[in-house]
Amino acid sequence: MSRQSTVIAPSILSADFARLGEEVDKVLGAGADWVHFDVMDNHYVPNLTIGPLVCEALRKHGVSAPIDVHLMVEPVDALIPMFADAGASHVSFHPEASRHVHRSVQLIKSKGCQAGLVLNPATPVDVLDWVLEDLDYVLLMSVNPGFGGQAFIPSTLAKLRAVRERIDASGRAIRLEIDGGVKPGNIGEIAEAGADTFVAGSAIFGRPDYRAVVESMKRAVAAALVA
Ligand SMILES: O=C(CO)[C@@H](O)[C@H](O)COP(=O)(O)O
Repeated sequence: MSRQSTVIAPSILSADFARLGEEVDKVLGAGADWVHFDVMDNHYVPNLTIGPLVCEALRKHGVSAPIDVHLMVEPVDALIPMFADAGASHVSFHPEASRHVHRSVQLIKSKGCQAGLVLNPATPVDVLDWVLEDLDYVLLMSVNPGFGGQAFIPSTLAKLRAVRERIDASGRAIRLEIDGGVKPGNIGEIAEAGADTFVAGSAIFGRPDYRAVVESMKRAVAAALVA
């Protein structure tokens, strides 16, 4: 199975929440592919963010791009149908936050969403054993979850290579997403290590020219893949 197409998924955690609809329109208009939607519960992670009402509001505002919901909540199952009904296209969760990981994956799929499993920096890749084949994507955290603007943890590159090998061996079209500290200056080596789907918050939102950043990220990925 060949590598999946490149996806840039800006994390709205770094957007101006007072103008969220405009911010999302602007970043999608600048060439971003998905909207990355970080849900934090002040329990699984120390921060507290947004819920299904905001996802629904973005759909009502007219957002038609994929909305990639990253659940940093514990427990997860009750929120899965709520986000699916609110318009999420993708839903991912952390294995530590679900008592029955396989059941949570099936719940996401039964609601018509793509299912992802998220690995924290210290979560071993073996957690993918027996569930990888059921997943649509794996999301590797390259920072500890909870906050935007942190530095990329370098050991994630080796972990990306390990997960890439497993995905390739599975022969399935599973995306490999990376989240945390992704910038135009490091996205090339991250792509080379195996990621195809790139979440970036502080590198995009708050910058004067979203298009310039998104394009420079896409160019750096393309250059890394031909090198
Ligand atoms: O899930 C998270 C943090 O928990 C991320 O999505 C961050 O929001 C990414 O932000 P940057 O590191 O790109 O600023």
